[in-house]
Amino acid sequence: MLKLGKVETYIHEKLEKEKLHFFLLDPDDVSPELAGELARISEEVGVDAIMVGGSTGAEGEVLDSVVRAIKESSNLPVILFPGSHGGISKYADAIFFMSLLNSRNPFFITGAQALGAFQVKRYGIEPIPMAYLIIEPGETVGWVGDAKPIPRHKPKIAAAYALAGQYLGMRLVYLEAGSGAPQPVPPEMIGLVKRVIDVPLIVGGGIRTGEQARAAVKAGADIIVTGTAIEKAGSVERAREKLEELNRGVKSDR
Ligand SMILES: CC(C)=CCC/C(C)=C/CC/C(C)=C/CC/C(C)=C/COP(=O)(O)OP(=O)(O)O
Ligand SMILES: O=P(O)(O)OC[C@@H](O)CO
Ligand SMILES: [Mg+2]
Repeated sequence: MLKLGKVETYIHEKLEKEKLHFFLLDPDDVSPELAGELARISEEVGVDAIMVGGSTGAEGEVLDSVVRAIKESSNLPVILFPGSHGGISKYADAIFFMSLLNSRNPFFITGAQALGAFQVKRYGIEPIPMAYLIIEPGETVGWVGDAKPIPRHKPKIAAAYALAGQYLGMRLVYLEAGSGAPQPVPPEMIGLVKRVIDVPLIVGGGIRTGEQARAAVKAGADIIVTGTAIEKAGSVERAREKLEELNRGVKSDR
């Protein structure tokens, strides 16, 4: 029988009670010291997991030192969010073993996965299979991942890819508008995808306010990912306030 790993079990158990908020840290943009500090604050505020990755250059020593700093300063699970097979660190708990289903380039659909698979096994990192879908505008990750971004006003295309991902065995679906996107994924698209699939739905990209986080949850998102809004807060104190605001948006029942 299929046995889920520790982090995936943690996600499912928490989802029984509430919606989840994951904070994405890009090792390209933060020092290990700041990453550790932000992870500690995240835990205090009630964030559920830390994701680590970036589409440009989050690899090797830079990646390892950020993951280690987070592990040293918080008890939150650290989940890798790799841009390629280079985005793997042995210090992480789990990895979103993702396939960019709407890429034009097979490297992002199965190539990077093949190149990273043995490393994940060797390090004992928990792989969590995930369908990763880029929605317009897609930003850097859309360009780097050679995606054919799904038009914002075509929810049915997103739903078809999401269901295909589930039928291929993926246990999470991630709708990604792109880090720093001017607008998050539209609520209509989130709603249709959620109605069609049975696995948890992750939504990220361009969510900057508690209200936007709330709107995505109300539309049907199970897990909200935020990064830029906190990274760009300007100071650690403001980052804490932003994390609190976003977390309230995800967790409030109204
Ligand atoms: C499972 C393995 C080993 C690899 C998967 C590789 C795949 C499919 C990657 C998808 C394409 C890609 C480039 C994803 C990056 C995801 C990511 C970390 C996005 C957030 O980073 P940004 O903040 O946009 O990065 P920048 O700051 O570099 O713009
Ligand atoms: O940085 P933001 O815009 O919050 O996006 C988070 C995540 O979805 C990016 O991969
Ligand atoms: Mg970034």
